[in-house]
Amino acid sequence: MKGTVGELGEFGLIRELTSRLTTTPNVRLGPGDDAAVVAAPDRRVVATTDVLLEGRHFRRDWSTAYDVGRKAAAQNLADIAAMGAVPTAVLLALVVPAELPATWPIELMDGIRDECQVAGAAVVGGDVVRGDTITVAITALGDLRNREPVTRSGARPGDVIAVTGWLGWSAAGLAVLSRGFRSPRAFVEAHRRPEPPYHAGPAAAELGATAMTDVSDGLVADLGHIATASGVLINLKSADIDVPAQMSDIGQAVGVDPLHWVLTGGEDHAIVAAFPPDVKLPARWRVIGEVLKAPGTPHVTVDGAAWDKAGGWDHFGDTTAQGAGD
Ligand SMILES: Nc1ncnc2c1ncn2[C@@H]1O[C@H](COP(=O)(O)OP(=O)(O)O)[C@@H](O)[C@H]1O
Ligand SMILES: Cc1ncc(C[n+]2csc(CCOP(=O)(O)OP(=O)(O)O)c2C)c(N)n1
Ligand SMILES: [Mg+2]
Ligand SMILES: [Mg+2]
Ligand SMILES: [Mg+2]
Repeated sequence: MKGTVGELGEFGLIRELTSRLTTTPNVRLGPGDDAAVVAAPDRRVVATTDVLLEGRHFRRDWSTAYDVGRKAAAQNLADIAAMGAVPTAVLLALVVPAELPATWPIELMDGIRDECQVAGAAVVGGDVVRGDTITVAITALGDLRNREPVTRSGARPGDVIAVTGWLGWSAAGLAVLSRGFRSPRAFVEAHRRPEPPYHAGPAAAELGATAMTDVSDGLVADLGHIATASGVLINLKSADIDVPAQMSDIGQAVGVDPLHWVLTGGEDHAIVAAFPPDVKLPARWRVIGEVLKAPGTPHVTVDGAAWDKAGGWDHFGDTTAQGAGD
């Protein structure tokens, strides 16, 4: 594909984007009409949206368009999984400058399509608009398959906190990229393309999870939302939280405590949940903490001590204190 988005034109671009899509049996009517029609076997629809902005969520010199597509889809599909639901469909609202090479949104679409396929969903529609800053806004829909949603508010004193997926890998990758390096590749790749454990969301619901979330901002920050919504204290035990040797090495090289990446790094989209104490968890879950009665304000402690630093990413906070870049 040669030329720019402007040369392709609005409907030329839409044709290129939609021609690359795949479908699933849940898609009763895909892109091309005023709206799509998606089956909702459960009769309830789980819905979420997240926006990615160039410069804030991704950089074109750090990530390919395909990577950005994978990540944008993953970020939304992980929210569906974190409710205990199975993703069914996504919609893509895209803002791009006319001067952008047409290959960029086309490869972005390929990435979104492929990540949707990993999670069992399909792209069913979207919008394209000309604008100065590349903006990728995705809406994802999901199906509960007759299970109750696992919210942030159901954690009870006595529950255990368990996690599955990666923690701190994306933050370590971001730290490396921010310093102008391109390796170690494992961390850089984790930053470019998170791998949320989608299947673990519905599986956790089946196992009786009382509260659940994905880790988009940071473990401490996101568990803080569960603590607040549930009115409990959550205590993390650092001895039970694995810091890979490779992460310790890179932490030493760039002067960052790697446990800080694991506790406050976002964008890996691990799934963390509270379970009743007698639960039998499959090996992929690691128990990393406990739910206690909140003595005062509900919050998160690490080894019994209040976490007084930033617990993760906050769009309006001090980004240098958020464990991601530094
Ligand atoms: N602009 C908004 N309008 C309505 N609801 C919002 C808005 N922004 C965030 N929310 C809601 O606030 C909650 C927390 O948002 P967020 O931290 O972005 O969640 P997540 O990290 O799971 O994407 C979500 O339920 C989200 O739908
Ligand atoms: C260029 C660049 N700078 C900084 C970051 C780090 N970063 C940006 S947003 C974010 C948190 C997750 O994104 P958010 O929009 O808060 O998603 P949500 O929590 O709503 O799922 C992080 C760690 C990045 N990915 N890219
Ligand atoms: Mg969000
Ligand atoms: Mg979330
Ligand atoms: Mg966030």
